[in-house]
Amino acid sequence: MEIIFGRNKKEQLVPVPATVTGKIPTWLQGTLLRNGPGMHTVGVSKYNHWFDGLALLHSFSIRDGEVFYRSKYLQSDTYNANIEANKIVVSEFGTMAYPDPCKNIFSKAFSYLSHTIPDFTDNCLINVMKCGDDFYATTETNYIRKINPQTLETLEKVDYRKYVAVNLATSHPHYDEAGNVLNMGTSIVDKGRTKYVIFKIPATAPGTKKKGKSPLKHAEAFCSIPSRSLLSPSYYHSFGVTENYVIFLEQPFKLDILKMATAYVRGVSWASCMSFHREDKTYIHIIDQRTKKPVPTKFYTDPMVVFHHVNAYEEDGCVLFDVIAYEDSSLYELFYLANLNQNFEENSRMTSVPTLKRFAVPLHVDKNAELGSNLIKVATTRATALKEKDGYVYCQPEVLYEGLELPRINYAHNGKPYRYIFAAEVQWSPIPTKILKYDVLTKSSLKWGEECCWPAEPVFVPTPGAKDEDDGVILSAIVSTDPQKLPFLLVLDAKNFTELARASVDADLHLDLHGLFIPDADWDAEKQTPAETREDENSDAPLTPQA
Ligand SMILES: CC1=C(/C=C/C(C)=C/C=C/C(C)=C/C=O)C(C)(C)CCC1
Ligand SMILES: [Fe+2]
Repeated sequence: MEIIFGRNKKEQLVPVPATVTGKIPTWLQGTLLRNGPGMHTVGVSKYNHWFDGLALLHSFSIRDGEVFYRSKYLQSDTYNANIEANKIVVSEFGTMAYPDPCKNIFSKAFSYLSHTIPDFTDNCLINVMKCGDDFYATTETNYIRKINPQTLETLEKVDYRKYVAVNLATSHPHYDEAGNVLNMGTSIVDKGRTKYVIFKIPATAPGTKKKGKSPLKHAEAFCSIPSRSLLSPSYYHSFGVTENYVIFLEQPFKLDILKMATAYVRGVSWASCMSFHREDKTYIHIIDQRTKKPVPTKFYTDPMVVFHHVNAYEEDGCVLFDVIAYEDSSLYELFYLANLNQNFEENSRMTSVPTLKRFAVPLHVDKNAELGSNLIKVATTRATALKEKDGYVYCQPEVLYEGLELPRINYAHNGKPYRYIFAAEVQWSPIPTKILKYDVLTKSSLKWGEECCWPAEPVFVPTPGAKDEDDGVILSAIVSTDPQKLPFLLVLDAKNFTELARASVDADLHLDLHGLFIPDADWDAEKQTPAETREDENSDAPLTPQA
């Protein structure tokens, strides 16, 4: 297993042509751009956790039935400092590191509880975010790194704190139809006023239709929710949206700020400052995007840990939302490299299976409803919401499917009624073995799997002019555990899950986390933007992906 998890991956700087078998649909033109950890050893020092690995961007460019693959390490300050020192000198999620004296390129940036929490890492290894015309590699700290999505070059380092008061931000933003970005972050150092902040980044600078200006300058915090506990805000990896609401789960998986403030001197990792409080509840915050205020009812459910929201929508006066839920935070334990590398089968057996659960939250609570009565009248779900005293409502989910992670949907249905979830099937270990299509209406599923194949998160790309929700293809990068078999990009028909094509690449493909598909049409639209309206330093970068 070490071969797949712990081994440093070789970057593929020169685009390499893939061997295509089958037929890639002619309409499928664009680039699948993904991110994930690729290097876990620097010199003689090793990271402890798989989520610590240095970000390795990779892409499959698909044009006229041909595919080219390339990969490049994100040239973050973290990467450069580590490579220069030939050891790990910047702390990550599961590894606390100490810079060489005098060489601390990271400033001590915290104002409160300061001098103790070193500046966070800019090793943006989790996802890729589109922001206006720009693309950023993202993680969960206050830093994002602008990248060139064609060449995979690293551009400027952006500090969210310059624009919104957050020290942590999710790597799973949402996008509306106009391309505006909606994200959430946590402010942990504002004089003890620990809060969760929802913010919007417009796709274009307000007041102009011009593209090319950095939209981040116009980021706007539109709602903040005080943390229930000032010293232990919840950890969250994503959140949900419907057309009018934001769903935020304040779960009992928490960051301990005091522990974080002393972690550096105690020599322990950030991960050790997080803990699951099984005696607590999970609070469900529903924020009205129109009034920019939370719905006052106190919704809660049993303790759980959610990393990924799948989708959410409104129906008959309720917000319905689907999440992948765990009983506890043991998933993060499994990804310690020590667990992944020795006795893999034994150590990585999941104690809590990722389960697709549907929650229903009533938007208006009838004052006259009896205590203990179920406020959900929606016929399509067995989820309940029981009225309790003092304005509390206890939500119990409907369990839909067990053993899936890395969920994706047809994004045109984000925040709206939908039917299909594309995900990785995970059975006894956190390693995906199959790709799954789950139909929330019929509760049936289709699967794709092959011996020695570990699929990445499946990305849905719609057929141009598609009518049906599943009219399109699924793209997934497949890592091969068989040394005789090359890794490949798999193209499935999203309707029936049959293989349309595979593009095998003679390259060192890594297991990644998340990414997006950039249709060529997007580049073309950008190409038509007059050059003088583009202000960025990379405005002269070639716009046609060079395969
Ligand atoms: C560095 C750092 C963090 C990093 C967290 C990471 C990198 C989480 C990755 C999560 C993934 C990949 C989840 C998948 O489901 C924290 C804890 C936010 C806060 C302190 C500094
Ligand atoms: Fe994620």
